[in-house]
Amino acid sequence: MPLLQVDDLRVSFAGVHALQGASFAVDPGTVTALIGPNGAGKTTAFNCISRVVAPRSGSIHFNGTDLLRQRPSELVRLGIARTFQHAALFESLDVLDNIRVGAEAERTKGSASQVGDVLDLLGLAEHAHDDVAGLPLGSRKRVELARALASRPSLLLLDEPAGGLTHQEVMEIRDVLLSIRRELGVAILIVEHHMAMIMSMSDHVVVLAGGRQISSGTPEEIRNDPEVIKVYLGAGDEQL
Ligand SMILES: Nc1ncnc2c1ncn2[C@@H]1O[C@H](COP(=O)(O)OP(=O)(O)OP(=O)(O)O)[C@@H](O)[C@H]1O
Repeated sequence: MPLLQVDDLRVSFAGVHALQGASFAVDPGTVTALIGPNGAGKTTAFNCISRVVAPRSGSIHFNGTDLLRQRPSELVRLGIARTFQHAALFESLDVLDNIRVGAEAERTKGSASQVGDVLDLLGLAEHAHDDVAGLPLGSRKRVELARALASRPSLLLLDEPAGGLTHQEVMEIRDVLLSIRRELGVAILIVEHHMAMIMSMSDHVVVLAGGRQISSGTPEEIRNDPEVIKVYLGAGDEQL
């Protein structure tokens, strides 16, 4: 059984058909990417899963649980954590306390060892007592990731984690994500424009364009799909 199963998701905003029938699954411990040109519906699909947006129709199941019947506040308890496009950290707290917030917000409350594990995994141990306010963007993103992981999720939702980073930093974050997947067995659903990152880290890629799902498959299949190539060339977006 897939960890996450999304079926025929449809969303409209005041007449704009933001999503018209997205269907995909995420298996445990795998990396799935949602890609597509601007306005494709990626964020809308992501926001449905994190229960920020209510779809007009369709279903989302996580571990057999009907997510659309859950409150957003239940997601962490179920095993879903997310990061945001613009890392939202507690600026007056240090790195360690920012991560502890993630651990305490949920089911594994109080376990110091998992916070330590996550600090090590993300290379943040030596910065544990630094204030987050002064950290560079790449480190802030790691703190945000660590906070999400401190709740020991089985699914991690990432909203444009490469945004604003240099190519070098993007590849570092990719390697961090792959080590997280390997060490913690967490599944990742990622919305991202950085094609080199996506193509080199994903097991499965879902392509949306204009609210429609136009393709899905392995990076290799996506790269060779004429429909996908047409959409990307037409949009003048980054090359596949
Ligand atoms: N709250 C909203 N109200 C009205 N229209 C919206 C809203 N959110 C999204 N839309 C519209 O829905 C469509 C899909 O938007 P969405 O943000 O999901 O695309 P995206 O693929 O994430 O794009 P981007 O890569 O630019 O972030 C767009 O036409 C957008 O203008």
